[in-house]
Amino acid sequence: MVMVGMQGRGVAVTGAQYGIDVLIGKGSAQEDDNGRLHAAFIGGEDHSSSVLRVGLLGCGNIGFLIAAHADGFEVAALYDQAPGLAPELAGRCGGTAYDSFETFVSADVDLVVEAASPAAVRVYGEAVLRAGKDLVVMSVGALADPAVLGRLREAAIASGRRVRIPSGAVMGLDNLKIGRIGGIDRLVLRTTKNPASLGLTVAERVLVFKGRAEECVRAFPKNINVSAAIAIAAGQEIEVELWADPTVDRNIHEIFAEGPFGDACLQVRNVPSPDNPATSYLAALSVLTLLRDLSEPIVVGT
Ligand SMILES: NC(=O)C1=CN([C@@H]2O[C@H](COP(=O)(O)OP(=O)(O)OC[C@H]3O[C@@H](n4cnc5c(N)ncnc54)[C@H](OP(=O)(O)O)[C@@H]3O)[C@@H](O)[C@H]2O)C=CC1
Ligand SMILES: O=C([O-])CC(=O)C(=O)O
Repeated sequence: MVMVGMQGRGVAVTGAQYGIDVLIGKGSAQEDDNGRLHAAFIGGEDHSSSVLRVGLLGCGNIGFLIAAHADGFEVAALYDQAPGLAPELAGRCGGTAYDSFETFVSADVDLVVEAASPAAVRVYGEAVLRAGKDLVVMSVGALADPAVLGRLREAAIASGRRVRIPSGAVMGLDNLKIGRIGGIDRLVLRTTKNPASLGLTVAERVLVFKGRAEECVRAFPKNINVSAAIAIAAGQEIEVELWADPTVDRNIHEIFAEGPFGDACLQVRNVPSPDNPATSYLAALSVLTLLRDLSEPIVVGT
């Protein structure tokens, strides 16, 4: 990874598992040559008691970027099933690493960001809410299962907390919520990824799945969270097509919507995260935006 502006006071090291070049301390560099945020840590000072305290459940690609760009919030607790990851990241961002979910969920945080896996949402989601913390879900695919969504809804109501789903890899997800008011007659997601991201080898563009979001998520749990996010946003079932195309180097999501509002055709051509090509870099930016917005006096978007 290329870094620019390394004139900061920090020391460049390479993240053990994720190959992230990390500038420890208050580095001035925040963007690489492509204009992307890199994992130069910018937080670590002047945390008043009113600052939102965040727990990170999952310290991989997205977790690293959240911790590295904690501005307007503080990463106070970290947990990951991969040994060593949470302590490594905690050492850089100043939070406390926990070696079990049970101790992590008891930590003094306002909100937990799940950036781990659909399984983590299924197994830990309710416990986070019942421990009195809000829950931000990245692995939205887990919520394609109505039983899981229902359990989280009940836990959120019972504990007076909220589950937040970032727009993630879909630009414009928020306005699809109009589907819950006026209805959307036709809602289609067509996703195209490089076969390597899908764990496939194909010689030419091929349709690998067509059907309902829940089934697509079950077949490709690391790749199509967006389908569940769209279905939940719009409050209705959607048609999903997943294509593998060896000629693309972007994660492409096309959304076609028609309804009483008119019609829309949206295409996002997302740059893959350098440390996890299946995950679009936009998804990490999206959850960072959500976290920063929580303490903003004026919030844009529906
Ligand atoms: N909503 C959206 O639009 C998008 C959502 N995503 C989703 O966000 C999530 C995070 O993505 P990303 O950071 O790129 O993924 P990474 O694989 O880079 O990091 C996830 C980390 O969480 C750990 N983990 C997985 N399951 C558990 C668990 N049950 N308990 C504790 N730790 C766990 C993983 O460990 P290990 O390596 O051992 O599994 C890994 O270290 C993924 O589920 C991804 O599919 C991604 C893109 C878009
Ligand atoms: O990041 C993306 O482009 C989409 C993705 O992986 C997902 O929906 O899980």
